[in-house]
Amino acid sequence: MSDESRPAPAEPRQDSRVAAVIPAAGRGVRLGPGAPKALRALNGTPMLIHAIRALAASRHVSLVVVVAPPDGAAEVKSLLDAHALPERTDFLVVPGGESRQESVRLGLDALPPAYDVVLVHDAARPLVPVDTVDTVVEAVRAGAPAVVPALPLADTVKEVEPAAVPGEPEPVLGTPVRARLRAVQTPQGFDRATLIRAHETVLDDVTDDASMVERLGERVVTVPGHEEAFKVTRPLDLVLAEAVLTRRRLNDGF
Ligand SMILES: Nc1ccn([C@@H]2O[C@H](COP(=O)(O)OP(=O)(O)OP(=O)(O)O)[C@@H](O)[C@H]2O)c(=O)n1
Ligand SMILES: C[C@](O)(CO)[C@H](O)COP(=O)(O)O
Repeated sequence: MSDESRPAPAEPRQDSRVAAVIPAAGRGVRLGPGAPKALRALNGTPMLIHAIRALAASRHVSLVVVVAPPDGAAEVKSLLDAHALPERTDFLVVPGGESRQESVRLGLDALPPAYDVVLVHDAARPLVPVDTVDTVVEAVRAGAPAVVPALPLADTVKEVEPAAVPGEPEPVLGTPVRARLRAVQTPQGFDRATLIRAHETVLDDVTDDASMVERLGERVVTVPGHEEAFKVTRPLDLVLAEAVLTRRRLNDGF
């Protein structure tokens, strides 16, 4: 490869300051009736507080921006005041929007200029281990513009023609090679300027932030995810999350 055609070396961001944006404005429709999902309790503590503690546990993260349900910013501020959180971390709370994408953008709008690496983490993934958070930060600091934690799939995946009526049989169009597929989690980590450009450029609906950066043609890489970083989506996930918390408490010996 000639010098001209060689890709530009990644810019390391070793001195960067890291902020986390936590979108927590979703209703949790798939979880069933009740309070907004992020405010529901797991073993007595709101899911959002678990998620905030998980991110603030990283020594890299010095600011957490919580994106609250649109009419719930005051309630979320009170929750933060009522729970023990690390003193070295700053917190901001802003109201969210109609979609996850809009909520993340509102969180980005609130970021002070000093932060040049941004993590976006679902409140609905309250149990992500700190090692996963640190791995993502380190990969962004090493120069990747976008980093996603990912796991291989256990199930085979089919592409289908979605049925007009739920429950009707769906024609199978193909079977992607499973070994090439990954289930992606959060926190997803970004060079701040790249993520902001992605949110300004990609206006149609997408399901994660990294895919917006892919649309820009920027490099997105995976790092190993963790099975405890699963997303609480349906009622059975609540059972699993509480079981994981109980196991952690027993392992910690209290
Ligand atoms: N308008 C929205 C929708 C979602 N989210 C957040 O995005 C994350 C991932 O979304 P998901 O798990 O789909 O949560 P909900 O949208 O609440 O779930 P559902 O689709 O079942 O209503 C959650 O932390 C959720 O609070 C958000 O901040 N703003
Ligand atoms: C961002 C995400 O958690 C990555 O897996 C996921 O895409 C969120 O999807 P949802 O539709 O908001 O549940």
